[in-house]
Amino acid sequence: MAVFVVGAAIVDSLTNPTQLLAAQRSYPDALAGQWEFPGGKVEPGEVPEEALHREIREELGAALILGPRILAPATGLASITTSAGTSGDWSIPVGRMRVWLAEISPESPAPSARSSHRELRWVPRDSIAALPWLTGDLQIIPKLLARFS
Ligand SMILES: Nc1nc2c([nH]c(=O)n2[C@H]2C[C@H](O)[C@@H](COP(=O)(O)OP(=O)(O)OP(=O)(O)O)O2)c(=O)[nH]1
Repeated sequence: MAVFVVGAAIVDSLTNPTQLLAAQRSYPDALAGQWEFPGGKVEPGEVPEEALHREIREELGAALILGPRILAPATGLASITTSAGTSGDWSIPVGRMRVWLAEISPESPAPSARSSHRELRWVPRDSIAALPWLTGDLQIIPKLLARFS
């Protein structure tokens, strides 16, 4: 079944981003060691933004301020066939993913890796593309880098 995933591209500053908080997955074996935007699956009945806040609280122990979404480009076909409300979502192997630019809330504890991640790493702009990202995330990196100063 296609799943709906939400992810946070957490930067050091929404107004002047210079670094991204990348997360290295710890499971399952097929994905372990690859890097991703922290987040996870939207549960039934959940608003996507609430799902993202929940996932970041659970996975990183942190609170976010959400910025603008990083939008997938519209294709001619998608604009005809995609049902309402999915515009801008990225197609990933397991379904679709909605991605927001975000920063850590000033009142939040510092994010830390828990069971979902082997490592969290603040990565400067020019080193982001070199990480071994999940396949579905590779298409998102150029759009993300365009947001950096
Ligand atoms: N979190 C996250 N998942 C991604 C990204 N890119 C991508 O293809 N995925 C895929 C990997 C997984 O198959 C799926 C998300 O599953 P997940 O394991 O992170 O979600 P979850 O925390 O809700 O799941 P669970 O471990 O509680 O079962 O989406 C990404 O950047 N971040």
